[in-house]
Amino acid sequence: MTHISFLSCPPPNALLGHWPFIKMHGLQNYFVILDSRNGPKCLDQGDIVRICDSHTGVGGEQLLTIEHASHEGYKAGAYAAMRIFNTDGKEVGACGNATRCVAHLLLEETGGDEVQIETRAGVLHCRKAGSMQISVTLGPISMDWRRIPLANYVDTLHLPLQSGPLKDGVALNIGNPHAVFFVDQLEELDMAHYAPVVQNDSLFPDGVNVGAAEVLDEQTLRLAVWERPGILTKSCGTGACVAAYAALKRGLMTSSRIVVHLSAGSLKIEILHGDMAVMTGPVAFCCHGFIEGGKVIWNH
Ligand SMILES: N[C@@H](CCC[C@H](N)C(=O)O)C(=O)O
Repeated sequence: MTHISFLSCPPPNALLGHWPFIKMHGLQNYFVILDSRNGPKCLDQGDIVRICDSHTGVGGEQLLTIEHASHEGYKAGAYAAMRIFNTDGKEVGACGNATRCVAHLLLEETGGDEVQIETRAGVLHCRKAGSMQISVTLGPISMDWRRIPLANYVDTLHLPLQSGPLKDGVALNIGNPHAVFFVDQLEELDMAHYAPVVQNDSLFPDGVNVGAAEVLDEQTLRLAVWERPGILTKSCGTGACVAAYAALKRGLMTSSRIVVHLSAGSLKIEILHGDMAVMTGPVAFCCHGFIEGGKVIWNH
C-alpha cells in the first residue's frame, strides 16, 4: 500500500461521476483525497458531507481535493494546490496532518524529496523526513485579533473567556483559527463538555479549533484538540503548531523544538524565524477505490 498514488488509479470519468479516491491518515487524522487535476469535479456541500460520513460514504475527518496551482501559486513555486473541507462541507484554510498526506502523494508522483503546495494559507514547503515521514512548514502564525478572526479587540495572549478549566487562553491563526488553553490535568478534562462553549462563542465569528495543552516539561506538551465543526480528533497538526507557539509566547517552554503528544502519537514542532512552524510526523494509507454514481467502490 505504500506506493499508491493517483498515477496508479483509473482515470476519472466526469460524465459517469467516476472519481478515484485515496484514503490516508496523518497520525490517525483521516482524509478522503480526490484528484481534481484531470477533469472537472463539481462537489457540492452535500456530496462532501456524504463522502466524509462512514455510513453513507468513505468516512473521514476532512475531504481534500488536489488541484492545479493558480498562476500566482505556480509562480511562487507550487507544484499543485490543495483544498480542505470539513465534514460539514465547509472549506477551511489549513490542515497540518492533511498537508503531510497530500505532500506524500505528490512526492510519490514527482519522485522528488521536496514539494511546494498552494493552499488558502499560502504556498507550503514540504519535504521527506524519513520513511513515511513528512515535514511541512506552516505559518506565519498570527495573534492579531483581526486575522484570527475575532469579533472585537481583546488581548489574544490572555483571552477573557472561560469554560470550566479552559481559561486564560491564547488565540492564534496559522491559516485556520485556534484557541489554546493550558491546563493542569489533561486526562481529567471532559473536552466534549467544555470545548463547544468556546468553539461557539460569539468572539469567534468563524468558530475556532479549541486546544487544551498540559506542559509536561520545558520542551514537551500533551494536547487534545476539539476541532471545528465539533470533533475530538486523535491528532491535529495545526493545533500542535499553535500550542507549541503559544507555550513559547507564554514563557512555558525554553526550547523552540517541542514534542507534542496527542492521543494517537507525537508530532515534532520547531518554531523558526519567530512565527513559522516546521511540523514533522507520519503519513499512512488506509485504502483506495472510487466513488461511482454516489456509491463507494473499494479497492483494498
Ligand atoms: N486536523 C487538522 C485541522 C483541520 C481543519 C480544522 N478542523 C478547521 O476547521 O480549521 C490539522 O491537522 O491541522
